[in-house]
Amino acid sequence: MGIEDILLHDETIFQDINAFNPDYMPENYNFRDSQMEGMAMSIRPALNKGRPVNTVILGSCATGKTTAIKKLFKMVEKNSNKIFCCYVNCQLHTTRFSIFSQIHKKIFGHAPPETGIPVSRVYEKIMQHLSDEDKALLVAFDDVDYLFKNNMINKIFYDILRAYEEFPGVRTGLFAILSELEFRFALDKNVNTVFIPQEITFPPYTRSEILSILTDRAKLGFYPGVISDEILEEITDYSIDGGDLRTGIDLLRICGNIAESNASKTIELSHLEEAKSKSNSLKLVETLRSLNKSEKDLLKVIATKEEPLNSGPLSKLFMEETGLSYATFGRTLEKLEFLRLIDTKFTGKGVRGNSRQIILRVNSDDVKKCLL
Ligand SMILES: Nc1ncnc2c1ncn2[C@@H]1O[C@H](COP(=O)(O)OP(=O)(O)OP(=O)(O)O)[C@@H](O)[C@H]1O
Repeated sequence: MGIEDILLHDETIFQDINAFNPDYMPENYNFRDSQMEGMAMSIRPALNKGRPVNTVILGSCATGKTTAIKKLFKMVEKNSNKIFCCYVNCQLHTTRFSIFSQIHKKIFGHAPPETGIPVSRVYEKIMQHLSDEDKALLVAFDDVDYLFKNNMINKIFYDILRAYEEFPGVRTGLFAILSELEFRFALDKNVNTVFIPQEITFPPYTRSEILSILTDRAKLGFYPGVISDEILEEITDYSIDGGDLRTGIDLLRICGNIAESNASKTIELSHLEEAKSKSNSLKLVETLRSLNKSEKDLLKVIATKEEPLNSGPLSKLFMEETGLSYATFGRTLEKLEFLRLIDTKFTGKGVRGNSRQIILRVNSDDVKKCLL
């Protein structure tokens, strides 16, 4: 296709391309009734002069936690004016000021001025308003582990949950959303006794649930006949083996774009193969971007060697290059393995047979392109 064709060609296989956006709110939201009921039970007391029940929402990536909260908050807002429900993405808002700004915006319809106002004034204004209007406040902290740094979380939870001490009668509660089990224990360590939550778990979706969700999404996003059952099954398997539901939804979009750029009215297996490698390199770039300096340094050393190294020589190279300790090397290696960037294989050699061979799991050229 020439540039004019691309711009003027109005035939498309997408019925609604937004259906594949990360923030798309699916009308049809199945398999989470019991979790939604549990969350509704936590909110209920606040609709009736009580406090919301503090709750931890736990489930691995793309199990529908954010969608559930957002849907529920919308329902509450539609049906009651007795409670403010504020959703905070902790990847974006990590300071007290920015978090209370979000709450201010929810309550008053606009954020407070960025400068000149101390956070204590914003806080007082919020709590006074709740007290005057006799309304409850529920704040959902998504990816709350981002507040673990500097013990920010304890301060913020305390501010919110102990507001009634300074503003008698104020009713507040928290939802803390976590996507890794190990964070559940860190949460207990980071937050003292002001926060004793009940817990709601979002288990991973089964294969048939993923297939059903992807089929629904494809029906919304593509015109009828664009994607076959066979390709949907393939995408489902790929989502389970190499990622999660989000990977599957991304693949639908990428496949669609590839089919369209090939002027094809249907998605073919060859488009799916191309989409898989595109999606892999996109994911790899994202993972590499999230690494810290020592993790990047170690991966660079691994990627620039022609043959896989054993852990002994590798640790020497790493320590020479970075000046860091052996303990840091061990921890960094573990993190790279956890991220599935490398495999480590015991060789049976070395001191007590502990030597391991370190094997890169991803394409070394991609790593070099991104890190060198
Ligand atoms: N039951 C469902 N029905 C339809 N779509 C769903 C369902 N569950 C999740 N999704 C879709 O999967 C994607 C990921 O969902 P969501 O962001 O809610 O997961 P999450 O558990 O909050 O993920 P993370 O922990 O990674 O933030 C979204 O595009 C969402 O629309």
